[in-house]
Amino acid sequence: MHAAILLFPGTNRERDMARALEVAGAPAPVFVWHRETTLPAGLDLVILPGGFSYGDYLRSGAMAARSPILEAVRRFADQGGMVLGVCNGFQILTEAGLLPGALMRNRDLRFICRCVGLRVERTDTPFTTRYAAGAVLSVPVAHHDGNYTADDDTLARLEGEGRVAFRYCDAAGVVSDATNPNGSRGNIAGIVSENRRVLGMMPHPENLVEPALGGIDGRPLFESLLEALP
Ligand SMILES: NC(=O)CC[C@H](N)C(=O)O
Repeated sequence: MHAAILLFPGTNRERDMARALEVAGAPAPVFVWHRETTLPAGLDLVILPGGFSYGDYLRSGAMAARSPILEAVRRFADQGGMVLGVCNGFQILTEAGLLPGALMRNRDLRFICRCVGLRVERTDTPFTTRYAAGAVLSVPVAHHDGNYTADDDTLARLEGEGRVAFRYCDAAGVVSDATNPNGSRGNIAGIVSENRRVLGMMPHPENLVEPALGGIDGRPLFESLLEALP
């Protein structure tokens, strides 16, 4: 697997991502600065990590989405390349139009930093094959703009096409308003693109890949990637 991790001014989870790939047994990724206009040849995965690109000015991810490297990422995705965006990475992907919808301010207008319940909705994406269908995970979130929204048609399409990869739930896997940390429509925590090769999610699987971090619920995501991209 040849992965690149993109860097924007204010990105802060790039090392966590690199460590998660290492723990899963993947080769070391390359880091690519946002002002580059091309991606290295032979890549099969581009990762947009979390952080506070451009200090979240304007809207989270809005300025990063206009970086030169995003044009290259768009071409890469158009050709079937795999892209993973976590937290600020998810925000950048929606702002760039690579995934539908938008991440708005959390319902309670507060920054949330804690573990949340997460239900695996789909195992038929290259990011989730190593999870059991319906598995309930506990994964950290750290965001103030994680409130996923989309218009009714888009939402119906995402649901109808089975593109909701993860939903917020409680420890028993129950999905309800009470188990929704940020107000996301349909408790949506992560979605995939039409071809299922672009995943955006707000929780941080890269921060839960070894027992010293408090658990390993995030590890299967990276193992799934390694299986898809041997
Ligand atoms: N951890 C992150 O990537 C944070 C994302 C974004 N800056 C927010 O607070 O919503």
